[in-house]
Amino acid sequence: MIDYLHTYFIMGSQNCKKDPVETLRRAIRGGITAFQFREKGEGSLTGAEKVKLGHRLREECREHGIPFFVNDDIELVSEWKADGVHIGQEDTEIEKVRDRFPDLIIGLSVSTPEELEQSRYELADYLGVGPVFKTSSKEDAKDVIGIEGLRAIQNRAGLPVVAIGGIHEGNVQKVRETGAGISVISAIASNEDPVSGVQRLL
Ligand SMILES: Cc1ncc(COP(=O)(O)OP(=O)(O)O)c(N)n1
Ligand SMILES: Cc1nc(C(=O)O)sc1CCOP(=O)(O)O
Ligand SMILES: [Mg+2]
Repeated sequence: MIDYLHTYFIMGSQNCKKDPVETLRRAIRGGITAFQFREKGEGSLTGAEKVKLGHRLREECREHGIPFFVNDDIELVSEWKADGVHIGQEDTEIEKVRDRFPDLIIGLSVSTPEELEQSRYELADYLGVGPVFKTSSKEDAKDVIGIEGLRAIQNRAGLPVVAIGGIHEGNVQKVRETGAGISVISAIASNEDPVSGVQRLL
C-alpha cells in the first residue's frame, strides 16, 4: 500500500453535518492520509461556489501536507493545483487523463475482475475497489463485492488498492487485514465528531 491510501477521506458539502472546511480540518486532526473533494449528488454546490469551496479545502490540505484529489472533473485539476484525480469507468478515459497530466497521481475505480481486464489500469497509480459493503453515499453504486471481491481484484492487479463502500468502525478490521487502504465518506463526514470518526478507523 502507498502511505497516503491508509485512511483516505472523501467528501463534498452535501455529506457534511457541519461546515465542510471545519469537517476537513477535524478529519485532518484525526489522522487522515489523503482527501478527495467529491462535490456531487443531491444538495451539492456547482459553478463558482464549488470552485471557491475547492480552493478552501485545497488550502487546508496544503497547510497540513495532505494529498488533495479531485473527483471526476479534470478541468479543475489545474485550477486547484491538485495532487491527483480519481476517475471511474464512466468518467474521462484514463489514457486521456494520463496524456494530459503525466505526473499527476491517478486513481481508477474498479468493481470486478472483468472491469479490471477491460481497463488500461496500468496507467493508474492506485485502484479504488468497491463497493465492498452496502453504501448509502453513492446513488449509482454497483453491486456489493465483499472482502472476497476485493481480494480477487487485489490479486490480479498488482497495483496499490484502496477499498471503498460502507466501511465503518465495525468492519474496518476485515478490510485492513487484506492490506488495502480504506476510503470513506459517511464514517467521518456524518460523525458528530469527525476527529473521533477517523480515530475509530485507525
Ligand atoms: C477512492 C475512490 N474509489 C472509488 C471512487 C468511485 O469513483 P466513481 O466510480 O467514478 O464514482 P463517483 O465517486 O465519481 O461517483 C471514488 N470516488 N474514490
Ligand atoms: C464514492 C463511492 N464510490 C464507491 C464505489 O464502489 O466505487 S462507494 C462510494 C461511497 C462511499 O461512501 P461511504 O463510505 O459513506 O459508504
Ligand atoms: Mg467518477
